[in-house]
Amino acid sequence: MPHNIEQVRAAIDNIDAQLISLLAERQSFVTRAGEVKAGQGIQDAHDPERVESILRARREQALDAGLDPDVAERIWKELLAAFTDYEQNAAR
Ligand SMILES: C=C(O[C@@H]1C=C(C(=O)O)C=C[C@H]1O)C(=O)O
Repeated sequence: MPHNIEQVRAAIDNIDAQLISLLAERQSFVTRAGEVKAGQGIQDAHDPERVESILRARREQALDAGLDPDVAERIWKELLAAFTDYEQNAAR
């Protein structure tokens, strides 16, 4: 484990860089979801049932991984709201 704050922050910055790459990849699939929905004549990007199912699953996955499930739920609520808005604006 790192001993000083600079080392701790460098570790956090490194993890954030990995998260950014993964979120960029996730965004490309969100864009594709919007295209597929538009192709099926679905105008509304928001899918509340899918959102609820993701939130339940991420809480379980967080517990298994040692991540506080309340932290995970807050992050994913915001993430899903942001990506749903992104999908709505990008694909239509
Ligand atoms: C990507 C989708 O569209 C929206 C965005 C979601 C996401 O970012 O995971 C989930 C549900 C939808 O509100 C989808 O329906 O799968």
